[in-house]
Amino acid sequence: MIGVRGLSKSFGPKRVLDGIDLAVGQGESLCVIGQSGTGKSVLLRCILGLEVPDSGQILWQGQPLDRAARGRFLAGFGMLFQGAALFDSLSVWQNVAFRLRQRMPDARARSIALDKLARVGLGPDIADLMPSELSGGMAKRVGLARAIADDPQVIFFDEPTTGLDPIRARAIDALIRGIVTETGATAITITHDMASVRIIGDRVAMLQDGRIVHDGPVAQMDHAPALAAFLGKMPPQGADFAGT
Ligand SMILES: Nc1ncnc2c1ncn2[C@@H]1O[C@H](COP(=O)(O)OP(=O)(O)OP(=O)(O)O)[C@@H](O)[C@H]1O
Repeated sequence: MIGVRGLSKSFGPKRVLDGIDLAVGQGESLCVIGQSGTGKSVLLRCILGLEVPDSGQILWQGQPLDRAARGRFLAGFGMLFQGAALFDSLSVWQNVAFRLRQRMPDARARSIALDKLARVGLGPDIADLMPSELSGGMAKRVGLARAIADDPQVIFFDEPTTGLDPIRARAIDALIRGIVTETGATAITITHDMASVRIIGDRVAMLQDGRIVHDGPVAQMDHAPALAAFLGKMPPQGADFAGT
């Protein structure tokens, strides 16, 4: 289980997170949605320890994530960054094997990287290409292979379909769902893409004005009033369509 309890974070006078409670069970896939600027990335950064919350706790395996446990937690998570965020100076296989190479010989790390590339639908022919030689969809797949290279227990997906056309986006969603199901990993996905939520998520939580205003099963989200704007049933709060 991973979660947060009473998490608050302000930047100057702006309270971005205002007492967030959220928990994701082992093997569960949670999608977090919310309008731009509502604090989804800040929430993720707090969980990863990249941002220090003003108050509240990160929970892992039922316990507050203290300094001693954070090392074990960080060793056991995978992350697909928005825009893939590959290392430009490393080849495809070296990107995928980035963590593995710190603790095993290159030949073994490369072999695992090729397996993970195959899992995301990429052949060995691209293993020695550089990131600049990849299309956006291929780069995203390489990022996904890197996220799963170490068989993580928890995987974070930050806007996994941003920048992809709908066909490639749905292919990435299906890959993520398949990987999460077959590995039993716990998944937290940040997205604006409700089509992704339907494929990837078991549960969807919505962040608004610093709080979780909805948290429920994806199977029931079509009937959730708080999600109406995201489902295209009404204009988003605060939207000004006149002349835009
Ligand atoms: N380091 C920082 N210093 C000051 N303000 C920040 C900082 N990081 C985030 N913010 C502010 O916190 C708010 C939430 O930002 P965040 O990036 O989490 O939004 P988001 O929901 O992820 O948006 P998007 O969907 O556009 O990525 C924004 O108003 C942002 O300007």
